[in-house]
Amino acid sequence: MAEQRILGAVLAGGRSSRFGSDKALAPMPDGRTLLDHAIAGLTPHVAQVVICGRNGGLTDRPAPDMGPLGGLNAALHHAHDHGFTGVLTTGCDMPLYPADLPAALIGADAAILKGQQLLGWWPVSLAAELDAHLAEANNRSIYGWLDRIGARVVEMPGLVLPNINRPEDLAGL
Ligand SMILES: Nc1nc2c(ncn2[C@@H]2O[C@H](COP(=O)(O)OP(=O)(O)OP(=O)(O)O)[C@@H](O)[C@H]2O)c(=O)[nH]1
Repeated sequence: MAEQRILGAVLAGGRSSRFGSDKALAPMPDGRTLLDHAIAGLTPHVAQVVICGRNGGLTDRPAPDMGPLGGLNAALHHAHDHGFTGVLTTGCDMPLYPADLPAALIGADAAILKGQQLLGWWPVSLAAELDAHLAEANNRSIYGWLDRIGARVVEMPGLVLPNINRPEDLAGL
């Protein structure tokens, strides 16, 4: 496989309706925000990190408020236009990023971590396919996209990752 030039993307839009306020900016026990933690998790593995779906970051494609796939599509097009071979993604509500995950995910085709569909690897060649997918009606679900492209599912037995949806999820960290 050719050497990869990897873009990291934190999917950080959405409504945070269960959290009750913008969860990306919620502080962790160490005082840094969830968004800071997500960025720090990706940084060692990528040449650049972009934030998708919030002010100052990439604007979702083809439009805002289409869910995480709109953010992934923005990242894939940024990667395509700037000479990256693929995108590693995480969510802003994912404060831990397993250090050995990129080696398990990155390959010729798309892959996700079992149970954490936003922890994924997406070759840049998928940009046109995701455009087509999102142009069809009712195609916002990540599961439909994973089915469409036949994404590989990586298992890491014993790994338990926190996913912050509600304020009380922070208390368990
Ligand atoms: N770029 C982008 N990211 C999104 C969008 N919707 C959700 N996300 C991100 O995807 C991850 C999972 O989001 P969810 O928790 O399912 O949705 P949410 O809207 O953030 O929260 P709820 O309103 O509580 O469902 C989080 O990191 C969100 O920031 C979107 O429209 N665009």
